[in-house]
Amino acid sequence: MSARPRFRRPLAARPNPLDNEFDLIARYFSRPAPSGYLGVGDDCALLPLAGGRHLATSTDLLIEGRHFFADAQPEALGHKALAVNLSDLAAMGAQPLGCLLGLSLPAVDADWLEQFASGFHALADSAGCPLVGGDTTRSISGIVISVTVMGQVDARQALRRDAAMVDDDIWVTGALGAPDIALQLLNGTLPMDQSLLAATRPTLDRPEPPWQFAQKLPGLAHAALDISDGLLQDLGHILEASKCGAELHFASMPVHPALQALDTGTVQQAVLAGGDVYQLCFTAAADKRQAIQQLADDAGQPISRIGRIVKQAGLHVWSADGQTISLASRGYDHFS
Ligand SMILES: Nc1ncnc2c1ncn2[C@@H]1O[C@H](COP(=O)(O)OP(=O)(O)O)[C@@H](O)[C@H]1O
Ligand SMILES: Cc1ncc(C[n+]2csc(CCOP(=O)(O)OP(=O)(O)O)c2C)c(N)n1
Ligand SMILES: [Mg+2]
Repeated sequence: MSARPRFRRPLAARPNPLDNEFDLIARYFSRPAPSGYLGVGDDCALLPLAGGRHLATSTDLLIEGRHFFADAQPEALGHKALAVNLSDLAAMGAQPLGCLLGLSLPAVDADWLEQFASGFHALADSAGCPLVGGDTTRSISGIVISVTVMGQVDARQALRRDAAMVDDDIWVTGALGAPDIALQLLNGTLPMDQSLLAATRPTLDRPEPPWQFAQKLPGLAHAALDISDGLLQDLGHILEASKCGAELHFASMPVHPALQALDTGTVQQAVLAGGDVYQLCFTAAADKRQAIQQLADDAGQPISRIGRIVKQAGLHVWSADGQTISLASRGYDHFS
């Protein structure tokens, strides 16, 4: 007979059930930050330094079986481990300074390590984000990768989630939907189509966040975040933090060209709620439209204006024929 737990909180005194990842973080890990800091709740925390600058820092885990398949190509995985973190610096408009790598491996495989390190360092070199430390351990099973990035930003111009203003334009960089379709082909939710997989898989395996373009946005844009879980869920964080709503137009969305032959429902779900995108969603005043488009053209960075911030809370998505689009899910959540 198993022993009864010695301490059990009476039912009535238990807090509400934790429905999702964000409730968990809010309840246990979100504390008022010291004066001058930006704490839990944005893409990066901001820590004040002397001279008015701020250190921007963020950390993201990649877990085998959860964030990548066991047979993931190690060079691409090294790239992705840093890319998803550079994406958080980009989402604040911060300039990369350096990074730390925590790595837990079940065994030593020199070929794997060689390729992983080469993918990691290649991106670190091009982004000016050198690896300056970390930790290495043996795992019981599976690979765990934890990367922490540090950057700098002028805190008055940082692209915070709470900085969206009513009547701002809503923009996204790059194209949407392809990583989710690749994932669905690989996990069998969509029937295998090798040419569709070949066209979409690079976006899942080797995300290319717009870290260069993003550093030019402070001063022009207001709020930003990176799309990791899904556009609607992630934009929801801006709306909650900025206490406003949004109207989006599906016809203006940059649907990845490989998705053309798929049915409308599948495309809408992948574009609006598909994760692993690592592109930016940002808001900016309408009078900055031309300057932002010029900046993007100069940088060769595709951007699309997909909607508008409104006063009324809520997120409304219009289809091309004026119907409301509603979806089964708004994005990825580790615990719901
Ligand atoms: N265990 C934790 N302790 C403290 N803060 C956390 C923890 N997990 C997540 N956060 C913070 O909660 C916020 C939301 O997390 P997340 O959605 O993972 O952000 P992101 O998509 O930018 O990685 C971020 O500010 C992040 O730093
Ligand atoms: C094997 C595998 N299964 C599922 C996914 C899809 N997936 C896993 S986590 C995730 C959301 C993003 O990860 P998270 O840890 O929430 O990143 P963050 O929002 O913290 O940046 C997605 C879309 C994947 N990329 N690979
Ligand atoms: Mg995270």
